[in-house]
Amino acid sequence: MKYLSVLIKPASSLCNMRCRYCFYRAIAEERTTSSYGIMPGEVLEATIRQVFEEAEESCAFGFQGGEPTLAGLDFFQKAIELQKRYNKKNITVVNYFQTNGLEINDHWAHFFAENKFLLGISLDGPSDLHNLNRLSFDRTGTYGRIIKNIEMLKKYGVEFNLLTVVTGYTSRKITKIYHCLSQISSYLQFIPCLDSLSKNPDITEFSMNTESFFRYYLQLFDLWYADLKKGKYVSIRHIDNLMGMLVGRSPECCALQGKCSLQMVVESDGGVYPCDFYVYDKWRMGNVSECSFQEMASSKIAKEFIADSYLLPKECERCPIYGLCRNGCKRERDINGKYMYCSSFKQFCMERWQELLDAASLWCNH
Ligand SMILES: C[S@@+](CC[C@H](N)C(=O)[O-])C[C@H]1O[C@@H](n2cnc3c(N)ncnc32)[C@H](O)[C@@H]1O
Ligand code: SF4
Ligand code: SF4
Repeated sequence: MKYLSVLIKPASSLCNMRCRYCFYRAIAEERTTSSYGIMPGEVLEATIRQVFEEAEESCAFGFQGGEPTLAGLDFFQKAIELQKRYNKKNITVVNYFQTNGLEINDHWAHFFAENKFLLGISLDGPSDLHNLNRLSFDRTGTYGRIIKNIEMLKKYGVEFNLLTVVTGYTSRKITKIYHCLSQISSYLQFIPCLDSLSKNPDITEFSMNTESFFRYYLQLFDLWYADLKKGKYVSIRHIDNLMGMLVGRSPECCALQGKCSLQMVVESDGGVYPCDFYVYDKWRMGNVSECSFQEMASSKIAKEFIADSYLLPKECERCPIYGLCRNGCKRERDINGKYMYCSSFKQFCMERWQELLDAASLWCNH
């Protein structure tokens, strides 16, 4: 294949934080093995070797978790060494790294800058809102340490964006969140908080309802558009995708493709799964030490996973804004297979249709 992207879990579900809404902790608790521990060197090597055997033009390595920094800096130095060793065709390589930012120090920042890693840092807004849910192991807030570490990344010139989970409660504070985050970075990503698929009572009460989603979406768009009109462009991943679709471009975000793609999530024992939201025993497609990514992509499990996402409710077939919504991400669909924020998104489009069109033409020329 021309391009291959993998999402590696170097420390499995292990983490140095206890975020109250964490979906990966909820998933891990449902598996026969909740944590596979730190990824052994042989598994890392098998993964990297295979990626370079199969990718013809470019490849991407994502590192995520749990918390990837728990694997230690040596692990990532080794990863870079292996990438250099196995990149015989001299193809383009991108490394991205999603972290809670708690353990970043000079050594990490220097490494990220030197190896041109793109970082995602999780930050849920100003300290009072961030500290509601993003807690350390002793249940205290983590905002202060993370802001200090973001300064460190800036000092070393590391490229980063901010990932922000929006809960029912924080959706009512979106103006405050947007102003805080857009002063720290111009690259933002907002993620509506997902409820756990399991019935773990600790992690089920954080998602937005349809009314709060509508308000959040409308306000965020208004804030973003007001800045754009003033000549200040803030990249918000979902809005960028929306703007692109309005001017006829394909979305890069998998939730907007109308069907699932395979993310090739590699757990630390080498087990491979189709998507970060579905790292369950049921969806294990194979192991990097035994099969190629190509074989796993054509497996019965992979086909079943993708086929599920094609099922389209009747209402979507006739929907005038299907092209902008595509029934959302499979993980955000209700028991009838429909996007759970359908009515909110429709209402948003109705109330802001002209602004959306105007914004798209301005966005194109920014
Ligand atoms: C599972 S974490 C793993 C990487 C790292 N530990 C971190 O927190 O950035 C990846 C992203 O998922 C987000 N996340 C966690 N639980 C979530 C949930 N229930 N719904 C939506 N996003 C969630 C986190 O805030 C983080 O931005
Ligand atoms: S830091 Fe990341 S992996 Fe750890 S609990 Fe929070 S969201 Fe989950
Ligand atoms: S807005 Fe509703 S009906 Fe229209 S495509 Fe999205 S989920 Fe389907």
